[in-house]
Amino acid sequence: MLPTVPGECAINASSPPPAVQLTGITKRFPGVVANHDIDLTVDKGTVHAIVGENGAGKSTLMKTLYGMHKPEEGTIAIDGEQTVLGGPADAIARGIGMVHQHFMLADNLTVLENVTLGAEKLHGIGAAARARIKEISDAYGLGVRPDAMVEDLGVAERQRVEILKVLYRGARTLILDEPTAVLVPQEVDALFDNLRELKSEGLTVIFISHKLGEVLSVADDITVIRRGTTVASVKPGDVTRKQLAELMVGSELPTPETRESTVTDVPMLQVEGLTLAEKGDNAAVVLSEAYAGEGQPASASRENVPLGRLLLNDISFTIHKGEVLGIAGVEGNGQTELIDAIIGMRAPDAGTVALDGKDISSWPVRKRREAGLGYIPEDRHRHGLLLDSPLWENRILGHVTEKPNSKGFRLDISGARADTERIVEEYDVRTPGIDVNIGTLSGGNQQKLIVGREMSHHPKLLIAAHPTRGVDVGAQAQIWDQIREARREGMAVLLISADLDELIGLSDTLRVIYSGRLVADADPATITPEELGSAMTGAASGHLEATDGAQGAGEEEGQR
Ligand SMILES: Nc1ncnc2c1ncn2[C@@H]1O[C@H](COP(=O)(O)OP(=O)(O)OP(=O)(O)O)[C@@H](O)[C@H]1O
Repeated sequence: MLPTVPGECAINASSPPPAVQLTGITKRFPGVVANHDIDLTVDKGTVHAIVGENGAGKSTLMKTLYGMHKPEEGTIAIDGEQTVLGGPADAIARGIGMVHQHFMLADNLTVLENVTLGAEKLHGIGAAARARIKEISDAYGLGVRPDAMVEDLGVAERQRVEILKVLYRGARTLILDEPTAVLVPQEVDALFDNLRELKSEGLTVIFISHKLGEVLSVADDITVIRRGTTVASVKPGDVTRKQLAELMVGSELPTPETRESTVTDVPMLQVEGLTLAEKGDNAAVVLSEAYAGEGQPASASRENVPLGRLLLNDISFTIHKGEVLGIAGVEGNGQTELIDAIIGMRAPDAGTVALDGKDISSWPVRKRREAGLGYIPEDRHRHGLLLDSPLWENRILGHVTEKPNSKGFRLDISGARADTERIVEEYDVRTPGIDVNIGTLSGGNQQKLIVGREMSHHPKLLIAAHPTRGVDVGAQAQIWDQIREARREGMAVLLISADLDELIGLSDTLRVIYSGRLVADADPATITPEELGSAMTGAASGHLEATDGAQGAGEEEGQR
């Protein structure tokens, strides 16, 4: 039984009680007051956006509502009843569901198995469960297929499974943490249709987002949190995007600089014929078949590769000094493999990589890094950070042998610490200090440290994968400025991003990757996010030129 104190909420008898009412919530962590006296009222049947800078306290507040944190002060009322949540199970029992930013589905299970896992008591795992899944899917237009394997699903469909999973458990209020961060514009529109559908059925959605344009288009109400406290509750019709951004940061934002070309004709990165086949028991067969005939990777196509598939198919491009080359693509179309091959984490089956005129194809990762390769990884938790280590140790990560982290053959701890302080200051990393574990920082602040670290080494080539994912608008503008500044000084950048505004805004040259191939070139000065989004899903677009030899590639099925 959940402890409740009925009647303690001020409720107007004629209108339904709010779906959620948080009053005076305070939550402290060592050295940080993450939430300070926060009030939040979310009306039933509405879409409510929570916005705020990195580290403002948004996730902490949502985790409190989901029972993951116990607030030191304040009260929680759900559907008009005050309650104390002992954990997520209590929240679920009260009709609160949360879809986390990092999906939590088991790849090797079907949708039905994923949805019923841990909820077998509701409708079993057979026909009744399948019927219920279908019923929910149809009711909200989710288009979820119960028998599909999760590993075969694209990002957007996985997200719909996560939403369905939460609804299956009886959620009437859904919390979505940055739901659009990984979606292309068309998928965002589809998600918003789903949210409107939920709303029309009387459900409530609370979502955290840094994408203010989207917030303004879909939310009924917006709550702005700054430095741990609520600073404004606004209606989308009453504010512009700029005003909303300024409410978040508490000051005026700089106007973005106009496009200016710094591209030289000096090649910095030259990638030639990179080809990589999916590895597995049949890899040898795959490769021998793929290269049969002319012996050129370019001759390989999915038609003559019966087993496995080419994750990278004859990729060639050059990035010049002072150039940002953006690669657009739906996640899972070869971007990760391309980065891995350039940085040296995965050996390609064919092709070469040259940096500043030197063939580095056979070099290990460390040598490539020392030669001037900077890397902002797509999965910061797996590749970019040691979450249980302090900030200053994370400053050293990947750059052990370089200044200011080393002196001769020895680690220079005071040099690394001093430089960490500098990065914290320069990149506005919100932290109680450089000795706290980086895992305790908010996601955006972790990202700022990575960007600061990589930029400090003045890379010749920066591989930037989603460099501002999870970063607020103010910090995003700052990171873009830093990248532009370094580019002006000759840095080359390989930019991979799911944020199409970022790709279009930062890139000098844009190419589209699909099914492991570069299939189209786009002009960032004229292309729209919608056109780019279509090209990424394999559809042709008038503003795109097919990359030589890539015609027809768009007809293949996307890999995702
Ligand atoms: N488990 C924790 N231990 C210590 N400090 C924490 C913990 N979780 C959050 N914090 C701190 O609380 C503050 C608020 O973090 P929170 O993750 O809620 O911010 P956020 O608004 O969601 O940021 P972002 O937009 O970057 O995700 C930050 O200063 C963060 O470092």
